[in-house]
Amino acid sequence: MTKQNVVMADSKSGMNVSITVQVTTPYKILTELEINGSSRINAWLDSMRASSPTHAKSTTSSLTNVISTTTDQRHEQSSLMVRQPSALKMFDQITNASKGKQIVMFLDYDGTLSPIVEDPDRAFMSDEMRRTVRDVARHFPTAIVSGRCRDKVYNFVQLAELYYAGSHGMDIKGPPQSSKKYKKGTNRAVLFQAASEFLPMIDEVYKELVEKTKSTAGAKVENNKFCLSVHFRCVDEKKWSELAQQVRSVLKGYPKLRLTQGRKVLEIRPTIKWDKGMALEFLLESLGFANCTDVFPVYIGDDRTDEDAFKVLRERGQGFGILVSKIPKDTNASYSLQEPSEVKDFLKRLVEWKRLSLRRQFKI
Ligand SMILES: O=P(O)(O)OC[C@H]1O[C@H](O[C@H]2O[C@H](CO)[C@@H](O)[C@H](O)[C@H]2O)[C@H](O)[C@@H](O)[C@@H]1O
Repeated sequence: MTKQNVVMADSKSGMNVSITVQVTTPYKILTELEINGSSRINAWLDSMRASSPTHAKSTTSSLTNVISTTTDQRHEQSSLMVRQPSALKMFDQITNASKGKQIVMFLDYDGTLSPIVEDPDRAFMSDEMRRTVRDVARHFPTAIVSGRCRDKVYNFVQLAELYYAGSHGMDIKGPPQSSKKYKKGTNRAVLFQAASEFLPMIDEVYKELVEKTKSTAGAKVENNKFCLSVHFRCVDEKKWSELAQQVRSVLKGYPKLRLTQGRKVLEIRPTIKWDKGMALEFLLESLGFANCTDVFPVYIGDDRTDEDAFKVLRERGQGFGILVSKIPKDTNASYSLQEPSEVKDFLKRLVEWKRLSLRRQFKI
């Protein structure tokens, strides 16, 4: 159990109240799975199941029974968690807190700007969402922070004016004229790759994983340049154990790689100390906001890897994180939105609010 402060709107007065709640931590302890050492395959399975919270209890084997019980308990625990207040309902409080500060917008891609779909290659964002993100970027420096390969996420978003941090932040590039509009200080174009020396290893492991998992129907290995994804969304649950064994057997030979988990995906990446949170800090610094008190970063994301960024914001005491989720989770985000359509609504309101305040400021 951990203690966590949450801000909630009091239903009667509409005022914010801050309360401390105890939350369970399955979400956190499962963020990183050991490949070598003492980890057991059922811990992997347990974690894989935790990323599919709606499945029914199975009775096929004692191992499965253990896993099901754990998952059911998690459900009960989840329902005891307090949901983060809706960022839409708390919109006025959020914008009031940002007054006099530069909002910098960080957006995760899958599950945040685009809905989760079975085929990762078809996770398109809507034209309306694209227009909305474009409007956001007209008013605030905006970055896409994704587990995907940077080029791939760029192809989905197709907005040249944004910053892109691909491969969980290990591959960062700014827009061609990044500096002119917002950047304080230097005029250098932003480009940073945190794990270049791992490229040959990642390519090698990609090939091995493709070969090893080809016998498991529905498994898909995605090369995200500095990291890899092994998708199990389309794998029969009875085959998850087999897939976990296959992945584990490949990774055993690569102690410099680690495994984390996202939404029905095992993610393999270098053991370097770099994540979406560090990418956020890097981008703030590149934009000239390193030691500023007048910056208000907002990070919107749906996945475990986004927690690193939420945590950074909490520790900086600047801005806040918004978790995209329909169910309560143990999170470092301060607010929530239920799904990408709510993300779009929130971003639209932000643009409207900014336009209105500019009109007021310049009396137009
Ligand atoms: O950091 P993100 O932008 O959220 O990327 C995380 C992973 O997203 C993608 O996988 C997820 O979305 C797929 C399409 O909706 C879905 O099929 C899959 O089950 C999800 O895990 C992407 O394909 C991965 O490479 C990213 O690591």
